[in-house]
Amino acid sequence: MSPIILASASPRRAELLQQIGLSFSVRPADIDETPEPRETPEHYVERLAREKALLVAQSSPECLVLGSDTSVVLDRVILGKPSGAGEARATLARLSGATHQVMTAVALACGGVCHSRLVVTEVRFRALSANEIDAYVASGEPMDKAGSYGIQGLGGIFVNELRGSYSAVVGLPLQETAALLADAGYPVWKNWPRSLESQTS
Ligand SMILES: Cc1cn([C@H]2C[C@H](O)[C@@H](COP(=O)(O)OP(=O)(O)OP(=O)(O)O)O2)c(=O)[nH]c1=O
Repeated sequence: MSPIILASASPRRAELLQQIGLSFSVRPADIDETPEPRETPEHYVERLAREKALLVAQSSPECLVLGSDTSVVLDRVILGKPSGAGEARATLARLSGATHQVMTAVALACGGVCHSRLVVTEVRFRALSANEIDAYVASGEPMDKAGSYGIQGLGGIFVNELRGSYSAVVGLPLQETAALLADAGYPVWKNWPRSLESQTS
């Protein structure tokens, strides 16, 4: 079985992969994340996921390499990770009371071959007060997250409604990731532990 590498510095992605019982090592991919001129958010997110996976796969052609990218998109505008507290505050004010998309792509590369999936999830925020935006920014949680929030953390109290994939919002769509691995001959369930009861029955 080919070793699996997660080409990501995101602790959320590593936790999500552990959740589905996968053994893997971590090797973040440092790529240029500048959008191309007139690039759509969908194309941008999928391109970045593929570039991350392919970059790491180049130096480990015997491995299956997973790359991913998440962007928050409001009115077709990409709201990435904030550069500082001011941008985080401004982003949260824009998301307040509105519905945005979280676009996450996952890519699986082996040598120079790469397959990818894009998942778009609709998330609606209730109206946020200036005081709670200030308190949230002061907590530090927005700083390393697309759209300046984490649904899995304190930011969970802002979300009114979600239509799509919760795991994709956190950073890695689990169903699509498992499907890519299964297509590559690595069904994750084959490595799941068996409970003691099932071994005696
Ligand atoms: C919307 C949202 C994003 N995020 C995080 C997931 C990603 O880590 C981050 C999006 O930034 P990315 O650029 O996709 O990922 P990253 O820089 O953290 O890691 P790498 O490029 O090495 O894979 O935002 C959450 O944790 N919760 C959320 O609710």
